[in-house]
Amino acid sequence: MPIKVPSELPALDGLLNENIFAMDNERALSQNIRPMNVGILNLMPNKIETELQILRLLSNTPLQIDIDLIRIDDSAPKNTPIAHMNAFYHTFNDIREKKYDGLIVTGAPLGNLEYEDVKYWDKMIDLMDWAKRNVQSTIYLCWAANAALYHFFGLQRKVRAEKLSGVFEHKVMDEKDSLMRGFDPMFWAPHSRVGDIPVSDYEQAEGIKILGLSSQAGVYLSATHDKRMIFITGHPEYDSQTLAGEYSRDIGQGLAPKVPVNYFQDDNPACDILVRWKSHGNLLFTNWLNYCVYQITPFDLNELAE
Ligand SMILES: CC(C)(COP(=O)(O)OP(=O)(O)OC[C@H]1O[C@@H](n2cnc3c(N)ncnc32)[C@H](O)[C@@H]1OP(=O)(O)O)[C@@H](O)C(=O)NCCC(=O)NCCSC(=O)CCC(=O)O
Ligand SMILES: N[C@@H](CCO)C(=O)O
Repeated sequence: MPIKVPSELPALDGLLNENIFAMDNERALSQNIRPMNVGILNLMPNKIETELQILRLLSNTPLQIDIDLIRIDDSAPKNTPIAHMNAFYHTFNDIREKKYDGLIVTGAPLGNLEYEDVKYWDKMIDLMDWAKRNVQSTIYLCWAANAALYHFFGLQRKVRAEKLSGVFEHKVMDEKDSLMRGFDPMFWAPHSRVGDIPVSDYEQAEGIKILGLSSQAGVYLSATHDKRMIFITGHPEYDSQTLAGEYSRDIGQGLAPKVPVNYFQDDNPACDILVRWKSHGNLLFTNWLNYCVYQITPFDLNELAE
């Protein structure tokens, strides 16, 4: 939450100079506060597990957040009971007349497919264009990040020869950016993808700022300058065991996956898991909620800038 200090307090200039959000009494008294409306479009096969992972990260602030779980259409998923979907999810068509303070679009295991071969690609385009007009800030995760960067900026994803799976160290590229508030200069985050956009393509794209970069995994975190779109190519929401589960699944499918990098102690699947990404994963979502959603969104969402 922003700290409220007297306008005359000398520290206020210091905080504002560091782009740390503070407010004086006048602003504080004029603030209207309401629950945030956040949608989660869940494209993951393990939907129920993903719900918990993302809700955990959204619950870590004093803000009241009204959540809508969203499905791209009303087709029956292969890996989640339809009863669960009917009980807890809205279809995109159900909610397209609404506006949201925040939206999270999850990853999907579709990196081996051409976008046009994804059965709901047309609906994804429709949803991304809708979000640009009707959501204050959208986080696109993993496959969705590559899809949005392709749709809005024409960045072509390349399919890696081998799946990038593991936990990688990243450098903060702008320590004064609000999304990076409180981050260590270097931080860890999981990746699990075959799709890859070269760093040079991000650098040449107009309107995208790289915020988290790994020498091994490439760009992890980038955003539009207005923070209306946040692109996270990794999985800060992953539980300790998620990469291990995917590794076992892919072995079971005969895909002969490599051992996730920097994940098991000594890179030995028989050893303990080195969990060192959760603090920054929580911080990233808390910063997003605070600085990209709560501090920016209009009290009346109908006044949202399109
Ligand atoms: C081609 C598929 C989608 C194979 O899918 P299968 O149906 O055989 O497996 P599954 O686990 O049952 O399906 C996983 C989910 O993908 C959905 N799915 C399958 N084919 C789809 C299509 N054409 N369009 C849209 N969704 C599709 C299924 O409905 C299911 O989601 P519902 O349960 O909701 O119905 C991909 O999972 C794959 O190549 N798997 C091999 C292992 C792997 O490489 N996986 C991930 C790579 S990493 C990755 O792709 C991350 C993103 C990225 O790299 O950009
Ligand atoms: N990488 C995940 C899918 C979402 O990124 C998987 O292997 O299932």
